[in-house]
Amino acid sequence: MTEAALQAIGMSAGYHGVPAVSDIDLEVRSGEVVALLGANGAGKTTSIRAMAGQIGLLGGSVRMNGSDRPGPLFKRIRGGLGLLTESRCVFMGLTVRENLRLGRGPVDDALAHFPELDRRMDVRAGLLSGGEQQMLALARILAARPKVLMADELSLGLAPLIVRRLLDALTAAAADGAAVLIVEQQTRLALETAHRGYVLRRGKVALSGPTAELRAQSATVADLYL
Ligand SMILES: Nc1ncnc2c1ncn2[C@@H]1O[C@H](COP(=O)(O)OP(=O)(O)OP(=O)(O)O)[C@@H](O)[C@H]1O
Repeated sequence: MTEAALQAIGMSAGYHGVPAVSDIDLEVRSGEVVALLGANGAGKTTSIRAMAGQIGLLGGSVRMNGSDRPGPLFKRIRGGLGLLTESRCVFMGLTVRENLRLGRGPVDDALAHFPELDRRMDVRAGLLSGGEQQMLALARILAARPKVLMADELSLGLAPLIVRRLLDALTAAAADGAAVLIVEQQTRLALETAHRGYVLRRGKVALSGPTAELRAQSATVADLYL
């Protein structure tokens, strides 16, 4: 079995010294899409932020791309992390073209992922629809060919067709070798898209496994949201 590209080992993290998540063991291998599930406040965003190096750990460790000490966020990005946070990661005052030029990958590669952006190149990102903004953010990240990609709530407020398009792009990135971790409020969609899943409850992993198994235990998964 291949080594995990992203691994949390006994990870605890939180705010002002108080853990919001604790003892998290989680891994994502290259080629996999893994879903992080759980109710509001269960600790999904905190886990992503800790694994990305946005907040420090209170315990345990995170390994990324073979490194035990992956360093702060900017270093992880340099080392092959793509991070799509809850807030749309685009420069609203810049055009689509300018946004793409600021990315770490070629503009043409970004457009190959989302050709629909081509006719919007001279439009300021702030004037795009929410779906187009999210495509822009993801196109820029995918063009850099990240080895590890984390996406937090990428579907928030978007139309189902756009969400499908974005998730398909993540699936394609995994098929291309990326290790993909998604936080997704729409459990059904997440379980359809991902290969494996982890369900958090009150800051701990309450259940994990292949999504086929989690789908078969949908009542248990639903209980963990209570
Ligand atoms: N900046 C912060 N300062 C203090 N506490 C925080 C902060 N951000 C989150 N928390 C707390 O940490 C816990 C986990 O929150 P987190 O945002 O990680 O959950 P989540 O599963 O991502 O929820 P949601 O689906 O609502 O985004 C919650 O109790 C939350 O109130």
